[in-house]
Amino acid sequence: MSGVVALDRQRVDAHVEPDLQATAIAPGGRRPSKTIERAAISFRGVGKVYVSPAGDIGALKGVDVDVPEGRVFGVIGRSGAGKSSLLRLVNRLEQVSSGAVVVDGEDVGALDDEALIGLRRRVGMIFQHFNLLSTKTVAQNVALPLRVAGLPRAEIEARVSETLALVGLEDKRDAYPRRLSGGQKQRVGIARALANRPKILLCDEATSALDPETTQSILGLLRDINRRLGITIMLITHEMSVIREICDEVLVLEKGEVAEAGPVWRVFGDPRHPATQALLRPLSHGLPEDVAARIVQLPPRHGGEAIVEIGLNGERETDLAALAASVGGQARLLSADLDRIDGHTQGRIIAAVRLAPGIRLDLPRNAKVIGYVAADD
Ligand SMILES: Nc1ncnc2c1ncn2[C@@H]1O[C@H](COP(=O)(O)OP(=O)(O)OP(=O)(O)O)[C@@H](O)[C@H]1O
Repeated sequence: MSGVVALDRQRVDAHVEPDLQATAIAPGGRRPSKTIERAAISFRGVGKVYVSPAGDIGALKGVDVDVPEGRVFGVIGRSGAGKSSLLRLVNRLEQVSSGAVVVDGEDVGALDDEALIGLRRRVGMIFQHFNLLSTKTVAQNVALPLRVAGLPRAEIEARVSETLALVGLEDKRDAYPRRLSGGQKQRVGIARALANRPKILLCDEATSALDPETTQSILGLLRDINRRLGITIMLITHEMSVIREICDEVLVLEKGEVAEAGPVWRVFGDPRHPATQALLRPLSHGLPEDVAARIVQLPPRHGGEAIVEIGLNGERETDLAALAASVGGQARLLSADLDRIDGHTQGRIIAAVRLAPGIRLDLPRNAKVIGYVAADD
């Protein structure tokens, strides 16, 4: 295992710019956001129209976005938003209808057949349903792209062993896919995608068919591969939790267009587009049930509490003492729904603030009253 890591790190270092090397891997895992970045993939004014007997379908419209080298870049959106279409343009499983997709400086649409084969070796892909050959063993599945590439037998053998060690499946090399769990099948898929030592890994809903625990382990493996080998990962998902778990950057697609894009901590902390807000809603715990059952919109006549929501969007730290002072010190914390992403805290805190005659709430900018609860009736 250490062999493949050392080997591939050398290869990676060869194409990483010197000033990136010092900052490429942050101790906490995610990349620091202030580095000079090169785009591994650029979508430039990309449009995709499917021509079908029922009429033309505009799947992507004017998509302009860069996938920075060495990052984990997530694409999220509702069903039919155009995620798969966008991903499949990168290795030309689909052709652009307008605009251009540039991978590592090359216009993918302009490649001849030979150059396209070369591109596909540099861009690995894994799939929701693994796409393994059931009549081949694990080792034979992983060896397949290497045999197609015409590598010598000894080299194939070495690379199969290396990649199986990397994904933790050395002991399954002679097993057939039907004997493997979903998570193990996806590990084989990852090993096969890495066998050609790609610079980019595309992940098409890689964890959608897996249970939550296996999803965690596959996401952990992908993050590890990104960190240790420096491979750029572009993944599509319809689950914000996947984005939160491993992505550095996120693109939200809505009806084929860019709704918003940026570092995960910023988009999660301050979602501006209704599509992003809707996708994030399941992650928010909402009001505690006992409060939700009693909340009203007008201040109760006989005293009670204001329910205050304090939003943390990662841009500044919240001074708890100042917050308490701004509400007259009579605050109780009710719930918190916070995440620490990329060194930024985002989410919200719900507090109950005692209403007292003559005391005016002087809330900070990131706090608002969302309702009131009467004193015990
Ligand atoms: N081969 C095709 N022929 C015709 N229409 C297609 C084809 N592939 C995708 N589409 C249409 O393009 C639009 C975008 O589809 P796409 O699969 O890219 O979206 P998606 O966000 O990946 O959706 P999902 O999450 O459901 O997989 C949809 O309206 C879809 O029906």
